[in-house]
Amino acid sequence: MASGKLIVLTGPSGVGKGTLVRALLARHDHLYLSISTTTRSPRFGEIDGQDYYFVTRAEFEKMIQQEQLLEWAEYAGNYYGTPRAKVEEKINQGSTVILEIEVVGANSIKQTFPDALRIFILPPSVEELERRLRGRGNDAEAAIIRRLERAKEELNASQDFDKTVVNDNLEKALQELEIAIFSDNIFP
Ligand SMILES: Nc1nc2c(ncn2[C@@H]2O[C@H](COP(=O)(O)OP(=O)(O)O)[C@@H](O)[C@H]2O)c(=O)[nH]1
Ligand SMILES: Nc1ncnc2c1ncn2[C@@H]1O[C@H](COP(=O)(O)OP(=O)(O)O)[C@@H](O)[C@H]1O
Repeated sequence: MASGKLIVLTGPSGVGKGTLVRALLARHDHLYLSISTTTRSPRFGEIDGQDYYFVTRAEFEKMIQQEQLLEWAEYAGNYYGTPRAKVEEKINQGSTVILEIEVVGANSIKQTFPDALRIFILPPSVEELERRLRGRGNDAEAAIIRRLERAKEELNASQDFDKTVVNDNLEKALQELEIAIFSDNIFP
């Protein structure tokens, strides 16, 4: 069987990556979303093994040492990483695998998976990004400020990616993503 594709979606926190990914998965049930490992505490309603694998810093550092992570990064005081085995298994089975990860990790995928399609999601403006982060109501003020500071650096990296998509109108952004992901396939 032909090997599958790896799609990396990145962009600043609050830009709408999670919203876009959920919509893509709802429309295309053969897409596989990788579940990341993190040392962040679960938010209200988040489920271990479904939203993330929640681990301690010691457990995460052991995973790094044992090369169990395809990529990893530190973000706003916590570790986040992509478990390698499941992604490789799905790619070998011919699946299209999606990673929804921050910018440093997304950049490092270029070395480990040169064929990956790396897409950067941009906000219509920094002001709108801040409105979305605050409107989501998930994070404490200090966490929002850390995310916004990081966002300003991340936005400068957007030109290093294969494609950029502005998430202004959600439906339009979704269509652009679908074209990028499925352009060399029969549209499923
Ligand atoms: N490098 C890397 N980043 C990740 C991974 N999983 C999630 N992230 C990113 O870590 C950042 C923080 O995630 P999270 O705390 O869930 O906040 P949210 O994405 O803003 O809701 C986001 O930019 C995620 O895309 C991963 O496995 N690797
Ligand atoms: N195109 C859009 N227009 C307006 N609000 C949006 C749009 N896309 C996402 N949002 C909202 O922005 C907030 C952040 O989205 P989320 O998917 O959690 O971002 P991320 O996963 O990148 O951190 C959420 O409240 C979401 O409903």
